[in-house]
Amino acid sequence: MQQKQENTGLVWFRNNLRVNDNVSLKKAIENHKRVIAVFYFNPKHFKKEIFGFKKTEKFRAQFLIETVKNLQKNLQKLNITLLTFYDAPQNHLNKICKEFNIDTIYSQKEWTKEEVETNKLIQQSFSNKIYFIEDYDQFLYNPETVSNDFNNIPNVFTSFRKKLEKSVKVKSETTPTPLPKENLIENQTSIPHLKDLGFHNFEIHPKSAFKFSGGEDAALNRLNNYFFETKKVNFYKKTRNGLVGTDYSTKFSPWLANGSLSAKTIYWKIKEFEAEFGANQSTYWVVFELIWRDYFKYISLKYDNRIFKIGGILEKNYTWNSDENLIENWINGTTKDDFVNANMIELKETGWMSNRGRQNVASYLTKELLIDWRIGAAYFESLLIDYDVHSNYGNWMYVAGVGNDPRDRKFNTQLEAKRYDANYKFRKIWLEKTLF
Ligand SMILES: Cc1cc2nc3c(=O)[nH]c(=O)nc-3n(C[C@H](O)[C@H](O)[C@H](O)COP(=O)(O)OP(=O)(O)OC[C@H]3O[C@@H](n4cnc5c(N)ncnc54)[C@H](O)[C@@H]3O)c2cc1C
Repeated sequence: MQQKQENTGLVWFRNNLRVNDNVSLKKAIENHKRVIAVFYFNPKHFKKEIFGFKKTEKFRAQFLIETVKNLQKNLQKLNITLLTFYDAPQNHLNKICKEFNIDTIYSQKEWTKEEVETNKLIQQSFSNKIYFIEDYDQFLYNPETVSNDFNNIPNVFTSFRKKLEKSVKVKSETTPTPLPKENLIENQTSIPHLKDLGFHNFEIHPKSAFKFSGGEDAALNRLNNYFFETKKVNFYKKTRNGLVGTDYSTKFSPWLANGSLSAKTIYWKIKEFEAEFGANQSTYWVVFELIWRDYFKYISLKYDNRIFKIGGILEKNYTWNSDENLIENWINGTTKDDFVNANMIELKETGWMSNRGRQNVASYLTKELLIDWRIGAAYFESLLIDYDVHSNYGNWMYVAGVGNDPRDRKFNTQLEAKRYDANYKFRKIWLEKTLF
């Protein structure tokens, strides 16, 4: 076993808010006698952005607070203190490093624009030498085993998936070892309340399809429930296009998005389930969807900031409009299309929308109303409880015809409504006020 360093190691938690299968945490524990953890509620994440929406609305803010509380509790069990601040990391990390004699910071590797800018500012804020150990830890298939050159990532999903499935193995999970009790330090920081972040307290909508709490414990409960307690996973492929209730799909995305659940943990749970109860198309299809999630991360690695540009990765020069009335009607669920309206009201009331709903409302905005797709993406970014930069911008580009859809389809929302909501069950939930 290697000699542990005398200097304290710092784990800076970003979108990897879990203790299990967390490479940064594992490395810090292995390399240092003492470890401290820190999380920043960055004020910038709760401010309005260029299209006028707050970057994070109340649904994700509440979920994040719950997640960080749970992370603090789970770290405490490992005798690691989690300090939390309402501040930008670039204003503060250097103070912590001085105070606790830290020369190494461990974090998840992020590559999108804002995160890279933050990294630069952090590096500039240090006058002394600091080591940054960053690891990709948000993937099912780790980039180090997939490609040396992201330019070679195929632009068609099927080619990507087939190659991965044939040649790459999913790594095993890591588990952290507790440190001695003496590692704990006095913690005078506190986790902000919703009102500190600029929101009022609220109750989860009684008809929400996502009624779960934030945090790793809740994520693992859901995993266990969906697989072993109810065995709903056996029917996933048949139910995944559903619109009503908690169980038509896994609902793993909010935990995956902030990293309180790892894609590898889901994968290995599926393997465990298959070993006990047998594999079928549905158990495979959850992995298939997780590969989509990876795919959009690889596309963002390949194209970098182009995923945020109006022309998308295809650099298409379409004429988009930004008519405020049309946008307001879309947001408020007052368009001419009742299926779009029901989905948009669901999003506004709950922070959740099904995948089928997302595809339809995005297609309607971009291909029927011809509105600049980035406005839709920014609104989703604000409202979605499961917002993930790569999945959101990747899917929006795909639907808007500036991304990876080789067929550039337009959804016929009324046909979709007939197919997926023939008995109006879904529309009745969200359009009650206008139907009766
Ligand atoms: C316009 C648009 C915007 C989207 N924005 C986001 C977003 O911000 N965050 C997000 O996590 N997903 C996004 N998605 C993808 C998808 O809608 C959600 O991942 C899915 O609805 C989450 O529900 P679930 O966890 O029950 O998914 P399940 O159907 O149970 O799938 C299991 C997991 O596979 C992954 N997955 C499934 N479908 C997709 C997909 N199309 N793209 C990428 N990963 C997928 C997710 O991680 C999901 O949790 C978006 C889709 C569209 C069309």
